[in-house]
Amino acid sequence: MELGWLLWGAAVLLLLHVLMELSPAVNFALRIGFYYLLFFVCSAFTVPVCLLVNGGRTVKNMRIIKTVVKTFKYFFGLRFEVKGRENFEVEGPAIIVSNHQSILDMMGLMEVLPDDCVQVAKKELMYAGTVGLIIYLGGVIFINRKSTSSAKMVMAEVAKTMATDNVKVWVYPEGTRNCTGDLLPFKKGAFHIAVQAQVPVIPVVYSSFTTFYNPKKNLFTSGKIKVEVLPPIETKGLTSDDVSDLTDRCYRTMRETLFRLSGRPGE
Ligand SMILES: CCCCCCCCCCCCCCCC(=O)SCCNC(=O)CCNC(=O)[C@H](O)C(C)(C)COP(=O)(O)OP(=O)(O)OC[C@H]1O[C@@H](n2cnc3c(N)ncnc32)[C@H](O)[C@@H]1OP(=O)(O)O
Ligand SMILES: CCCCCCCC/C=C\CCCCCCCC(=O)OC[C@@H](O)COP(=O)(O)O
Repeated sequence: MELGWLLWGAAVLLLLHVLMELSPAVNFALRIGFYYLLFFVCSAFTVPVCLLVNGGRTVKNMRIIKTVVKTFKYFFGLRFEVKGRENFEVEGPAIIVSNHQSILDMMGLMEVLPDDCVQVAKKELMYAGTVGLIIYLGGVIFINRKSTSSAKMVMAEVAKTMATDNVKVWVYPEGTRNCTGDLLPFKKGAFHIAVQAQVPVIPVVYSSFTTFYNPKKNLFTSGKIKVEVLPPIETKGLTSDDVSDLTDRCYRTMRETLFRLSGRPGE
């Protein structure tokens, strides 16, 4: 009986392997499906650990979440080469801004995430089952992107509390995923918070995924991602009138870095 099951298992694995070799679409779907499954299952196991260790919703849970997610890269043959970690060592809070290419960014995020740092996320993620629950427990700040006024109110609250709570805040200023190898124009929320709280902005840039990941072409292979944490940009003395300039400055620096890290000639 056991031998029968074993043979069936081997046959299914062989079939999947052949299908993956033959069809890029199957290969892509299975790899991405496995990625989702990892998040879903690992979240279910991590929720009770966070509750037992830290008792509820707190940024301290991010240390536990980070430890788990940092192992995922080995399943997909991804390598991260990180430069400039020392730039996170500013005294007190800061706003961290980075480019956002795909859901694979969650691995890159956890690879460099400093302690006591929460992320801003779209509120829809709160309802993603066990993943939503673990994100909630990690202290993530949820915003409604469809309502500028409510998102602005949440962001203003963040600007007020980040100094008292001494937390860093990680924002994806493109506001959505973008896997084109370039940057979308930046939204201004992150830069408003930085100016309101008078804290530095630390840009983080991940090289383009396009050589190993492209959902439109069913491409998802192993690969290396270069990450650079850039020097903090001070905002002391800036006012709301300077937010546009600050946004442009960050955008230009990050775009140049993205092209350099991705081996793409600048424009
Ligand atoms: C064990 C297993 C674990 C598994 C689990 C692991 C994962 C654990 C980590 C989870 C991590 C999740 C990561 C998710 C990642 C996303 O969900 S990305 C999507 C959500 N994030 C964002 O959207 C952030 C970026 N967006 C912004 O900052 C946007 O500015 C806002 C606040 C949403 C507003 O949106 P908007 O209205 O479309 O944007 P915008 O054109 O910037 O603003 C309109 C006007 O309001 C002004 N304005 C904007 N913000 C402000 C403000 N705060 N104050 C005053 N004025 C403002 C602007 O200046 C602008 O006015 P003008 O200058 O044009 O006159
Ligand atoms: C009972 C409900 C069950 C729902 C099950 C859903 C299972 C979800 C399982 C795994 C999700 C893994 C991904 C983890 C977090 C991904 C964060 C992310 O990258 O969000 C995208 C967001 O930045 C921008 O969104 P858009 O590009 O604007 O769109």
